Amino acid sequence: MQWLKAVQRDNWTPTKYSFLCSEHFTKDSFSKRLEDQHRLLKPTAVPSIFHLPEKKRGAGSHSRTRRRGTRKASGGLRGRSSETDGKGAAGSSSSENLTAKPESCKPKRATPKGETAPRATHKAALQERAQRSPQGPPGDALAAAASGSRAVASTPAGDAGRESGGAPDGGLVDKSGISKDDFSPPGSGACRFIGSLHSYSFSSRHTRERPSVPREPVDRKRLKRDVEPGCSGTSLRPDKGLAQSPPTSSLTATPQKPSQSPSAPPTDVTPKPAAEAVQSEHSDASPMSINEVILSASGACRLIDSLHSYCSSSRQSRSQVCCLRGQVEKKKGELRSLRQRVSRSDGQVRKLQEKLDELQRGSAPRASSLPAPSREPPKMSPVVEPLSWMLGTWLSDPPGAGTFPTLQPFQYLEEVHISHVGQPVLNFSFNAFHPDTRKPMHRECGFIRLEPDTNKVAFVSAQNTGIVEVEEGEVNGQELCIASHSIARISFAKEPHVEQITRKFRLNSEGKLEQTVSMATTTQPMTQHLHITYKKVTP
Ligand code: HEM
Repeated sequence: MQWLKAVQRDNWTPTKYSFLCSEHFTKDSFSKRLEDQHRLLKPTAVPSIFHLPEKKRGAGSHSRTRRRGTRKASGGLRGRSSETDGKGAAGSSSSENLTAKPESCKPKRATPKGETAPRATHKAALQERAQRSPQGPPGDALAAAASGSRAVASTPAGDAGRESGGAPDGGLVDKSGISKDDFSPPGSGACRFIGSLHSYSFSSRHTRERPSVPREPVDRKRLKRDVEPGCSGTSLRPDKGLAQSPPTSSLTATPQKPSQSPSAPPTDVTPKPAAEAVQSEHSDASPMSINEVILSASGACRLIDSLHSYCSSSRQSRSQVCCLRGQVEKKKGELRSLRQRVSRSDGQVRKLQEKLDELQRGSAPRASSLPAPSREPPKMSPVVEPLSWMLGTWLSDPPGAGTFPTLQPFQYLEEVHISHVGQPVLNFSFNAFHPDTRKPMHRECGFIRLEPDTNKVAFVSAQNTGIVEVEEGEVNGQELCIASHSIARISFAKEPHVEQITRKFRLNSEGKLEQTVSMATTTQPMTQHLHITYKKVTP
């Protein structure tokens, strides 16, 4: 409704094929499509420019006031008034009033290129037709656009120069009225190339339209002949289409009621006279109506625009790749500096290790002060001879069994070392491990002494649980039975505390060492806690 108000045409109802020239809109009515900077009309835009600059309007153009005025005036007068200005056909008739508008705005879709001299004579014919059709029906915008293209076609040679002149915004406009800016989104060469496809698209359309041009004078002559005063519009062209068009609308481009399905827009919407004018010129060269031109133009434009989108998206992909490359380079740099730091740290660690080794060497007793290593094992003291059956390294076989009233039965592995260094004492260590995880469990180590010339044995042990204990007993043959003599523990030893311990070692008939441990705790009486059999692995 705002558009209708702005256009101020009497009795004009736009159809879905109606167009309004972009130059009726202020610059801020347009936005640029993000992907390819293609110019788009904002949905809220309302046309506001109708008094075009004097330069564009020119004497052969029109203002709205004039158009409205001329519409009210008789067709003949209008035709003559354009004659008097001597500048061209635009504005010389009601149809040209309509067509002059897009012309002055440099229509971008349907203006053929390169039409010069023939226009003047063709214009004359049109003027005559206009005079013969004084009752120009309300102009349709499409009619305006379509007949606009014809109006440009009928523009005198002098107008051609004006057409190829500067666009209102200073941009280059070719003869077809296409501003370079219209299809040249800023960007890559690819965009420029795709933009040139638009030009190609248009010029090829015009080329299709142009075969008629050389013939135009002939047609024009025929037109002129046909439009002798007194001839009706129907006599202008004997063909069916023209015969159906009202005589008064021969130049006013009355939109025809669709007679076919909307899928056949050329016949539906083509302003008959304009279309027929084209067709008459194309009778033997693939006739193409203005609407066909426009529709094929929009199809081609859409295709080319889709190329722009592709181009734009590939540009985006390229820029993303560039961005990612930059990030990769940055990360590589970070990695390099981290590697340098690691290697510096490695160097420092090495230096510290060397320093530590040096210090340890300095604090350790001199090798020369140790007794010379003997190739022979130390001679066993006869004092410990009664316990010699215990010497060796033993491994649990099978795993030991743990029990206690307060505990779930459990298994364990154990390694036992019992040795001497020539002293009248045996050294021992018991190291238990979890049978599955092999994690260290109970550990104890100590000494076993024999009272010389007796079978009395003292067993001294320190355990990882914080207990130290002395057990004493007797060795009889290959069996040693001992019981706790004293038990001490750390102040924070876990409860319940063990209060009594008894052990029995024996070498069984299979040559295996067996150990059985029983204990009494603060909560439980003397009960067996462990039983295990070891197999000797070293002598
Ligand atoms: C003579 C040596 C040992 C003494 C005096 C001793 C003493 C104890 C005591 C007092 C308890 C606590 C019982 C309770 O909570 O009521 C205990 C628990 C236990 N002992 Fe022994 N134990 C000895 C050797 C071993 C050995 C060689 C193993 C082998 C792995 C072992 C495995 C365990 C286990 C698994 C428990 C239960 C969990 C725990 O309380 O840590 N013990 N032992």
